[in-house]
Amino acid sequence: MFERIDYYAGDPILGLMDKFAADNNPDKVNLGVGVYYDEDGKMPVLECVKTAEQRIADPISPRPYLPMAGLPGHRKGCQELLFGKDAQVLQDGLVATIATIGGSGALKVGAEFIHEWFPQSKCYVSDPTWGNHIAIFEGSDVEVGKYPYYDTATGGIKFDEMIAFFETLNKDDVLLLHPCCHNPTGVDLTREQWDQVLNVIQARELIPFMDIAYQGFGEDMDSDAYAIRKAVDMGLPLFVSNSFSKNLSLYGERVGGLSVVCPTVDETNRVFGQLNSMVRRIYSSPPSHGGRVVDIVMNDEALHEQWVGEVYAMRDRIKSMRTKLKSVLEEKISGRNFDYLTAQNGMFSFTGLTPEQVAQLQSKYGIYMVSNSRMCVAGLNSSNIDYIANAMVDVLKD
Ligand SMILES: Cc1[nH+]cc(COP(=O)(O)O)c(/C=N/[C@@H](CC(=O)O)C(=O)O)c1O
Repeated sequence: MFERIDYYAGDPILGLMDKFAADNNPDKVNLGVGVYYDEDGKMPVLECVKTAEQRIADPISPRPYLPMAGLPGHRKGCQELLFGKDAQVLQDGLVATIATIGGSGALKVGAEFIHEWFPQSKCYVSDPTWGNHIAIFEGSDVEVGKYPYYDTATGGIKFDEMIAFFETLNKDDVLLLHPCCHNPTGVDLTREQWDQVLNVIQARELIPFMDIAYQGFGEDMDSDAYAIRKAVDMGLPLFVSNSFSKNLSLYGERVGGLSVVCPTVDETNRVFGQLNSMVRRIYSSPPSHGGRVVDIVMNDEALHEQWVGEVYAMRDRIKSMRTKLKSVLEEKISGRNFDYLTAQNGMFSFTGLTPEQVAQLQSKYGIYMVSNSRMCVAGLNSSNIDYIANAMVDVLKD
């Protein structure tokens, strides 16, 4: 009956977690999946989340179905984080926002929406991008292409090639963009470059779909949303998927959002209705526990302020690990450039190691990176950084 079903090859990122768990090397380090670990190598429970959890736990309350779009406070929290608390576009009622099952759920509902209402549109992703971008859109029968992005020769961006490529695209083609903290490269566009990209999008009437999963880990909450807010200022139609997995350290609670910025209130209502309809037929409604944590943290002024401080502390620790690894490697290998470590932004660094070198790190040292050479810098700490640097020196010397 099921003998014709293909075997699943496994996910290049999540599959590392199982391998890592099974590895008996006492010195093993997980630099694979994009999660934040603290200085003690532990995944934190944020203080603001602990307070929210206590409020949810006492008094304990029933768990009814949520609305298809999720809790209003969760949706409001997404909108104010992405567009700014007093954004005119919010006051004008021009943003359709639903709470989703993580950023992945937002991307899935967005891909379904594009497939159903823009059937001629292709979706173009950066080369390289987060692998699941391609899988999610292709899984919704949206044809996926790639736009030039990362320049392996310079460690920068093939910006002119990228713009020239955008200029060949058709009206309503979708561009899947990383507003900050590019995954997997960590290489971000400057504000001037974003302005040029958005001008081309406007001129070619393309659809920007911005996936922001690391807001706060780049510069700050507002700067990281520059591209989003500039698109709104330009009056562009815009899709934004956001994730609270990393910046609330709520990975397993599956909390995110999908927002669609529309030209008129009538169009916003139409889009919001269809998003609800899509949720109903995919997973019916989002989980309540994570949604309640988001609602409490995002809408309690004191907790929100505490949260921002906790995200910036995570950001700063990652930045300090970038600086430290760079200096340790520069000491050990003269003449090799490690500037990329501090030039890149957010949780990831594209180390440029070959797949063979990545495999050697794993087999010889129990150090897990993604095979495309992405390293999750958040896995570094003062007690493992020398071990990792020495291992990198070893595999780089061949
Ligand atoms: C760019 C991006 N977008 C969306 C997501 C999904 O987030 P979530 O809210 O958990 O559904 C992730 C997760 N990335 C990390 C984990 C994963 O691969 O699922 C990663 O790149 O390691 C992203 O890196």
